[in-house]
Amino acid sequence: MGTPNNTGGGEENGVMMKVVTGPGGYILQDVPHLTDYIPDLPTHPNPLRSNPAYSVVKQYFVHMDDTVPQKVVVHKDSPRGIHFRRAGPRQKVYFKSDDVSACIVTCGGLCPGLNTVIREIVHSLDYMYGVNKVLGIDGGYRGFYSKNTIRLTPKTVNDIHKRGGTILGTSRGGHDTSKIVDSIQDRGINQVYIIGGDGTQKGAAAIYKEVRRRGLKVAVAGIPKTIDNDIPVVDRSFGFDTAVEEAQRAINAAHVEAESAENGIGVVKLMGRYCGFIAQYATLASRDVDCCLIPESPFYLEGKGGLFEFVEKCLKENGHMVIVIAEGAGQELLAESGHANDEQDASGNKLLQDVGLWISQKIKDYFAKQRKMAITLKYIDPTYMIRAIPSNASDNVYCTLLAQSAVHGAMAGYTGFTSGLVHGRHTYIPFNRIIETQNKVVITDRMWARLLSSTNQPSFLGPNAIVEAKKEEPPETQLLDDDGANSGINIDGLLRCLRCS
Ligand SMILES: Nc1ncnc2c1ncn2[C@@H]1O[C@H](COP(=O)(O)OP(=O)(O)O)[C@@H](O)[C@H]1O
Ligand SMILES: O=P(O)(O)OC[C@H]1O[C@](O)(COP(=O)(O)O)[C@@H](O)[C@@H]1O
Ligand SMILES: [Mg+2]
Repeated sequence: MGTPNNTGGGEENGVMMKVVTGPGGYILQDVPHLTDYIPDLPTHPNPLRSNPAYSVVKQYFVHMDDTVPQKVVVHKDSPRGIHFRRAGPRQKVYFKSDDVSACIVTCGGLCPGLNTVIREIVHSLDYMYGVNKVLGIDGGYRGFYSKNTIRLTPKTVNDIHKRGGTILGTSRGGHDTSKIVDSIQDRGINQVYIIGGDGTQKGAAAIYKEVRRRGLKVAVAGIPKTIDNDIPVVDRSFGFDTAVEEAQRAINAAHVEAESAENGIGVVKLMGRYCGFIAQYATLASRDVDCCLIPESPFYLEGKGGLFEFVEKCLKENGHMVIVIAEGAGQELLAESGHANDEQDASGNKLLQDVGLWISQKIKDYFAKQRKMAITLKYIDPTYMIRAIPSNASDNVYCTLLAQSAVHGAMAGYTGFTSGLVHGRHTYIPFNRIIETQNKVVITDRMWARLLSSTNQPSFLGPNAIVEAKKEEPPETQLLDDDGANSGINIDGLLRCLRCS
């Protein structure tokens, strides 16, 4: 790599951006370091250097120039683009083991794997870095200033990964930045590990900013949690895989019920407040689903190309069907039919109407009143069952590595970062990239087209949207921007391409 130029960076989302550029359009969106605002901090050799398990590993320490590209599909003339700092242990650390006082907090909704992350942070700090002062914050952000802490040792957390939930407790709302940082200061904490979703990471960014404003030597590290998978940049958030797997049980039940009845319909509602990833992946995994409805893809009920027409077609052809619907889907239809809800939870998240119940009733009414046709519809809502469970094997590995990365990063003096997987590589991502947007299913992306091909459901784009979409030919290749927002909307075109290839 040529010598990069440190271009400093500006403020984004109220958090400092640290950008380094290099030849060929190379951009490193770097994470802050304690030395950015506390110069001349002493360094110490990484204790792993004398750890028999690691000292034999070739190139165990991450080279300071190692970075990971955000985009891996490129053209020969593409600029090298955005990169993130590679996660892992560094030769030098900025904390002496005895001086570290760490804390861990879990916030937001439950998610499989929370206990695995907690366990691994405690184990990594102790076994790799000889740190034994680790506090658990009780009950989410508000626990910083309203509750007692819990002493965490490798022994007390040894088998917690076998349990669902979080041994620390969690909550929504109650983020008071200044009180939280007061508590961090009063308790002499210098490493803060914050496990949570998009809301939590916004809270973590605010804590980092205040810590920095006060000039404290405190590393703030985030670990991305949410079964909804709505955190941007990272390949996936932990717990998602387990939730998709557990959702299969509900879909199987819906399929068995539907198949065993004449004109049987199984409706399964899955979590996904703002995005339909769980519904999408559960559908792709199951192959028993005939129709998947998500918040990102508007649909309509009546008339040509609508949901009722498709349900009738499925019943005629197969005698049964299964519908998977994400909880955030069709909210505009509910609002139109007078079921609007403007309420929010303590964190400011939308509280939703039960779209599963609503759509089940609509389907029943349609067949009874308009088609005079007998159907048997079973509605299954597994709700919390897909998240209140321990993580599966793949999420356990993922949680373990995310936690280890976070510990290596904090010990190396990095701060204001979320540890995350980017194209299968562990990285440190600056908070501002994590909190700038929410991850959504891109319905003009290949993945959604693959789902439509697999279920054979209509795209539910209304006549006007189809006219608009048809104006644009599909791009010659399906290379999309990261958010897919600039791609030509042409679901039919995408489907044609996929079916031909
Ligand atoms: N914009 C924000 N600034 C500071 N804290 C926030 C913000 N949004 C959410 N939080 C806090 O983060 C925590 C978790 O947020 P929530 O949205 O409930 O879950 P998740 O982090 O899983 O998305 C809550 O305690 C909430 O107060
Ligand atoms: O009833 P609760 O605990 O507020 O949780 C419900 C919501 O939590 C989620 O699982 C996501 O929560 P997070 O954003 O905290 O990960 C949504 O899918 C669901 O709507
Ligand atoms: Mg969230």
